[in-house]
Amino acid sequence: MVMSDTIQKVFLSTNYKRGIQYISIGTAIMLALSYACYDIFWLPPRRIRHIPHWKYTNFFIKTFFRKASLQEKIKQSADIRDGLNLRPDRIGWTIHVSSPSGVKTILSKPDVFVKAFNKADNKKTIYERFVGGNNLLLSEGEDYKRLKKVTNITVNPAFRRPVPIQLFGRMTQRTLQEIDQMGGKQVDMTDLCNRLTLDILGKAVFDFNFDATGDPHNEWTHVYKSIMESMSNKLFYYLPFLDQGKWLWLFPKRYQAHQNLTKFLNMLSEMISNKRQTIAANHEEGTRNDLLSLMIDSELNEEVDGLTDEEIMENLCIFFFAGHETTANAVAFIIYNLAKDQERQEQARQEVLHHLGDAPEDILPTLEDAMKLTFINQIMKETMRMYGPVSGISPRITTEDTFIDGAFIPKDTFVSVSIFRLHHNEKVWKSHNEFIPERFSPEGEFDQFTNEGIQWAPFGSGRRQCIGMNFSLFEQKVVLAMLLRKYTWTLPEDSIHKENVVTSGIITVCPKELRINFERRY
Ligand code: HEM
Repeated sequence: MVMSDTIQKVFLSTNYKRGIQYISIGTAIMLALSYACYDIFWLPPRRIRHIPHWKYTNFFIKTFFRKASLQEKIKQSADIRDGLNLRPDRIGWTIHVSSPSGVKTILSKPDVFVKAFNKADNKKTIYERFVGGNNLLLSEGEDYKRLKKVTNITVNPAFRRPVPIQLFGRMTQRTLQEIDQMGGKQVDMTDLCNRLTLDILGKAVFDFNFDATGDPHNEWTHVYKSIMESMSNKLFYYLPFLDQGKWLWLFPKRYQAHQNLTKFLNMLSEMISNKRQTIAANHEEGTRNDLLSLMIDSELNEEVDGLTDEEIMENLCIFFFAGHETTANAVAFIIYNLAKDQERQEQARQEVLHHLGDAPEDILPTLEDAMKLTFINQIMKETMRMYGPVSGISPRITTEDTFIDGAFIPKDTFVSVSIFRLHHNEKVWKSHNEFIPERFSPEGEFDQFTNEGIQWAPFGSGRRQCIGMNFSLFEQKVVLAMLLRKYTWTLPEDSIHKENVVTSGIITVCPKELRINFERRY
């Protein structure tokens, strides 16, 4: 009996010890696994962890749950050291650069910092289906060279000088009529500018009248609007796996947006083949000015390989994506700035009246008129500094080990320029939160900068600079000149933007529902 008790005790204590051992080993494995998960999923890869970085949790909480105003975001940006900041992004951990020297390094070395978007990988989400093709914005290498050659022939006449200034004027006139029809009160200028630039682009890109200004609820405007809205949905932007076939049944609205995109792409495809037929039937060359006709015409040019229908479509899409909301948002932000700064609004008006006269009728500015509007030019530049309609350039990937501002950046790292933070970098811009157009006057603050860095880049810079820059600048000028001649405007008393501008959007940023009160001058 005594003997068996002793054996039992020994046995129990051995089991107990073993149990403790198992628990300890299990706990150690759990801890190691948790740490590995934390290390892999929560922190940036070790090879770039020396760059100041956000924590994944912080990023997601700030992105999805906290509605920071633009001014708060600017404050957050002040925390970022050295102009380099690493954060999780749609394509993975990405270094966002906002120092003039760092920005110059990236934009002046397009062979080291190449476009990172992998077009072949994923053509299932709305974003990739619409803009992920072999297009001018995202392609690289030989593909890009070929596209650039074609667009040098087509875009130059369609989008550079001479820009279709009469078209800008005619379309703006319809917007003025709509403001009048609404009685000028509480006019949603975010929406109106969006519709105006859509109509302009529709005509310039493929000679199509969306009629978004005359009939905002028509089918094509509705379809296009739903695509654009779906592109700025944060959930699907940051978690693209949800935006694909097997998950879509969970999101009926998203499913509908996919259907609308299919409809839009079919319409483009039909338009391309119709245009081909018309061009073949008419034979006359040089009389067509829309981008689509010029792209088809370029096939006759022996110096370039013509584009396939698919390539033409992918590039038409990118012209819409890059050229529509960007200009609309730029104009909306200018209207906001001038509503808040009545003195400069009047100064701008006097400049327009000086060059276009004060007759009580709409005057469509000519190219020569537009070029004389120097103060308005400063207002446009300053507004694009404060509220760049594009928050950053499309991501690049490094093709070799390199350095930005002395920090080591290994090969295969994603890098982008944060245009927004560059333009609010306190080390560069005095009183960066204030609207001071005179910064861009001759010998103003901007003129004093050295060319050791790039301080202002709403359109990017270098080899991949925006191809529609001139088009957009003249479009903005015409719209503003015509608005200034016809109206004075203010923010309504109950405006949500009274203190600070409230914005929305991810890639392109706009003032949210900017309501304006207009007073007619004639
Ligand atoms: C205020 C208006 C606009 C802004 C702020 C803007 C901004 C930009 C920026 C920052 C880039 C460079 C992207 C990068 O480096 O990754 C870019 C490129 C581009 N933009 Fe714009 N853009 C505007 C208007 C337009 C318009 C009106 C069009 C055409 C209709 C257009 C077409 C393009 C294209 C095709 C590219 C790619 C150029 C290339 O890589 O060779 N943009 N734009």
